[in-house]
Amino acid sequence: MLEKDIQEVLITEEEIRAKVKELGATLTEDYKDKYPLAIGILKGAIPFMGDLMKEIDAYLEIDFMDVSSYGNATVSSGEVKIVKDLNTNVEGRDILIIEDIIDSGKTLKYLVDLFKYRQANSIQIVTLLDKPTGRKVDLKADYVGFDVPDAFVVGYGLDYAEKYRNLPYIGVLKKEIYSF
Ligand SMILES: O=P(O)(O)OC[C@H]1O[C@H](OP(=O)(O)OP(=O)(O)O)[C@H](O)[C@@H]1O
Ligand code: HPA
Ligand SMILES: [Mg+2]
Repeated sequence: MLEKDIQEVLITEEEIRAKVKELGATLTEDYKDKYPLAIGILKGAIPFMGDLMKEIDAYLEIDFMDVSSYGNATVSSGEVKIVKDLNTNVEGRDILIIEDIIDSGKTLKYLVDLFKYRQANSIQIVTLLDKPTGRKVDLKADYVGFDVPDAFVVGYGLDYAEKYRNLPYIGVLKKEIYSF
């Protein structure tokens, strides 16, 4: 049903599964002597975080922050709004931010600055997708699953107007769905 709105599958379910295992193994090694706080950025990071955390064999805590800057648009409003803050004090903690995509970089720049201000000990970013052509601010992830081209992508947590998050793969939406 949802498939009829997809122009092209960019990353299959199997490719995502393999990449999540690979990232999990790397993070297991890198965090084996730490007790990180993994912070999922709602809502897009939900499927990735759910799968990735099971692949990290280290002590960790999880928390969530809900920020939003896209609303129903395909370009960032540039204004990052905190919808839900953390329940955990980040002071002195080693933080691993888990994201679905970095596009303009504004969401993560805002969060990195916020966690620095709150005196986190270290801040690292793992993102499933990176769209380097979208970048408006200087921001780099420490761990990246896949680079994606300059197109609006949906699925595996990523939405357009709150839909398509439940697609099990990453696809490019047909232009006629969002340009009217
Ligand atoms: O690099 P940027 O241009 O800031 O874009 C990336 C952010 O945009 C999306 O979130 P959105 O604000 O759409 O909220 P959502 O996760 O609830 O969809 C996505 O999940 C990232 O958090
Ligand atoms: O390409 C995208 N798709 C969905 N959400 C997004 N948020 C930033 N970029 C994107
Ligand atoms: Mg969104």
